Amino acid sequence: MNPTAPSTAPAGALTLAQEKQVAAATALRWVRDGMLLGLGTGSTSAQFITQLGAAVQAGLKVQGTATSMASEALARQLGIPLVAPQRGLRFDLAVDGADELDPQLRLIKGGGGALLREKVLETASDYLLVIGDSSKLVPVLGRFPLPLEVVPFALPWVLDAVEALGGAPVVRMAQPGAPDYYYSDQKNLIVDCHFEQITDAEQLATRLKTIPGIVEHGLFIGLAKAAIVVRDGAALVLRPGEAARPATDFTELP
Ligand SMILES: O=C(CO)[C@H](O)[C@H](O)COP(=O)(O)O
Repeated sequence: MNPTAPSTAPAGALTLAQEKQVAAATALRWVRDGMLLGLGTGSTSAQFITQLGAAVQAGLKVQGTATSMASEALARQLGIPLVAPQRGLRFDLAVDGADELDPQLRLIKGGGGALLREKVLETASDYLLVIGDSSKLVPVLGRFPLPLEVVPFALPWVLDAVEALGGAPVVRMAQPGAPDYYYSDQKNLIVDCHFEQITDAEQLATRLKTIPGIVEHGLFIGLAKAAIVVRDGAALVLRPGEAARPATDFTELP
C-alpha cells in the first residue's frame, strides 16, 4: 500500500481496502473456465485469490501458479488447483497488484518482496492484468521506493552502484526497527531505492540490469496489457496510453 495515501475515506466513499475488493471482483469477471492463471502477491492479490477461491468452490474450473509462498499457501487453503513451474508453461491471464502504475502502465512492483517471481511468471503470461486502489495511479513513477532483489554477497557494491545512479538505497528489514534483514522467498535481500521521480524508467531499468548482484528490479515495463483501478467508487479499465473508461465490457480481455 502507498504509505502516503489516506487509509480512511470520507463518508460515502470507499476505503482503499474496499477499492481493492472491487478491483479484485472486477478482475474476476474476466476469468473463464479452463484458464491457467498467474496469481500475484500483496493485499490486492490476496483479495483476488480469496474471491477466486470462492468461485472455484462454486464450480469454476481453473488452475494457477503463485508468485510467492504466501499466495501459494492462500490458494492451496482455498482449494485452487496449483501447477508447478515447468517447461512450456504459459499463463492465459496473470492478475497482480502494483505499488505504482503510470498512464503507460509502467509499474513499480516488489513492495511485498515478490518481484522476482512476479516478473518471471508475468513474462510467461499472455495477459497481465494489474489491479489497484486509487492510490496506485501516478503521473510519474518514483514516489514509491523502487525495490531491487539482491544477492547478499553483492550488497555493498549494489548500494554504491545505486547511489551512483542518484538513488538512496535502504536495505529492507524483517520488521520496522528490527535488527535483521528481510529475505525474499529466494533467500535474497530487498533494497528499496528512493528516486523520488523516475523520469526515464526504460533507461533506469537498462542500467540496473548491468549491475552484478541485482537479480531483478521492480520496474515492470511493457508487461501490463490492462489495469483495473477503482476511483470514486467505480472500477476503471486503463490500457497503455489510453484514457481510463468504465469497466463494463467483460468480454474484451482473454
Ligand atoms: O508487487 C507486489 C508484491 O511484491 C504487490 O503487488 C504490491 O506491493 C502491491 O501490494 P498491495 O496490493 O498490498 O498494495
